[in-house]
Amino acid sequence: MSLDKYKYVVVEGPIGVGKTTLAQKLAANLQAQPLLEQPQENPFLEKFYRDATRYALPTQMFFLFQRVNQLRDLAQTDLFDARVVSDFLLDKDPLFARLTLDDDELNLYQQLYAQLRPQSAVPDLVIYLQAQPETLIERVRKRGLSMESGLSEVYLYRLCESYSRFFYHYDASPLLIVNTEHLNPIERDDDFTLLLNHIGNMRGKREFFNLGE
Ligand SMILES: Nc1ncnc2c1ncn2[C@@H]1O[C@H](COP(=O)(O)OP(=O)(O)OP(=O)(O)O)[C@@H](O)[C@H]1O
Repeated sequence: MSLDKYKYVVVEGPIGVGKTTLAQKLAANLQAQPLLEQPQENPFLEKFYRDATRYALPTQMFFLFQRVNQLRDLAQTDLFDARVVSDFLLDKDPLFARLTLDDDELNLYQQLYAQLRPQSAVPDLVIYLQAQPETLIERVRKRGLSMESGLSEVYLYRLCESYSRFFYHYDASPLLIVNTEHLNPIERDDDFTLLLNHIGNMRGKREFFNLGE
């Protein structure tokens, strides 16, 4: 089993599913450079969770500029020499915009997105983490960030649905869909090893990894 061919790996999934913590652990294990979202730098996010209608547009704009800049940095990285593990795909940006913006705002956003979207590397592997909305709510509470205290359950439900739809059609990269309900690769090393083994043995373009109860 060799993970050498995976130079650019992305971990994706809805809010709180465990992207960042898994991306950090994978990066450490693969001696890769982590490329992580910086939601704490978005000054509109906390306000958005309290008043979505008013703050959706600046929240989306900030994230779009931030992610585009991060991917420009990635474009400078020589993936022959370095490896990168990231916790976002740029495609997630319009996925959120469609959920949070009204029609006129979305139109404006889409024009900007089309202009700004960089030509960036295609991941060698995308790991899509799934969990029930109830589980996400629990994990977000466990993380206990005060800025997320206004995050609504309805929003998390809608987000999970959007992610499922998005990845149902996704075929740009090999995709590993991981059910994290009973898998905790962060706290359980055996689970992490099972996940690494599965990645190393992947042959198809779309595979599922699911641990029973
Ligand atoms: N498989 C798991 N089982 C149980 N708890 C988990 C699992 N994965 C992550 N957690 C815990 O859930 C919380 C959220 O994880 P994390 O911050 O990595 O989520 P995230 O997907 O990056 O969220 P965001 O989209 O907001 O950045 C953390 O407290 C983390 O330790």
